[in-house]
Amino acid sequence: MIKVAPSILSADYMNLEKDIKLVDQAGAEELHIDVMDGTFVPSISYGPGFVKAIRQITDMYLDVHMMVQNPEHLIPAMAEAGADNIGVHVEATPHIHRALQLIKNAGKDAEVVINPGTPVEMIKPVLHMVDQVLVMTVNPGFGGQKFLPETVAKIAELDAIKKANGYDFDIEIDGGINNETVVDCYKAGATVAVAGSYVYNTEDPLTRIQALRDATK
Ligand SMILES: O=C(CO)[C@H](O)[C@H](O)COP(=O)(O)O
Ligand SMILES: [Fe+2]
Repeated sequence: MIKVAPSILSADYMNLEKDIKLVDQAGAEELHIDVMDGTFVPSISYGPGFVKAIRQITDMYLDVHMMVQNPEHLIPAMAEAGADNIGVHVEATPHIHRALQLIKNAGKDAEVVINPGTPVEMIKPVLHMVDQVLVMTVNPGFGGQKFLPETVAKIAELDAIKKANGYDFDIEIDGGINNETVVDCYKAGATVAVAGSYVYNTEDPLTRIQALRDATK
């Protein structure tokens, strides 16, 4: 069964505490927070102050996805704000190894993220040092996009490397995930599913979280 990480990008910001508690009570394993800087991706969302405010109202595992160019400068503030996992894109910095080191040195779980157009080859040199790998299943920047099926082969490739080397990182998927698209990703080796619009753009987030689990039993 896959672990579920609802993305608050699609939550109701005027009732955010309620929307977070809802998915917590539904047993969601992680809370996914999309940080966008307006440079690496066109959108601007939120920063460390927002993560700090969320930290104060929940004990959920905070999975911070940084869509930020040169994320190194933000890592200390994000760690201080109370993130549990910090994800950095390999495309966003020439210093991915250093960025991951910074995250580990701050005592947090380190995650490397790859875009749909980036080969797994790019992250091979850092796979020994990560707790989680995020395979983007849409191009980052917006919620509610259509799942890209060509990304599934990369999940399988990553899973094969993981098994061959005895690594135990989680493989997370993000973008266009619903009870149908999650199935092939899970079979290919995904262990954590981010879901934004599928979970929050409905009257019944709990049923949607359960549907992701039922689809991957
Ligand atoms: O990183 C993201 C966008 O860049 C979001 O986490 C993702 O898009 C979630 O939204 P949805 O499930 O609606 O596709
Ligand atoms: Fe995300």
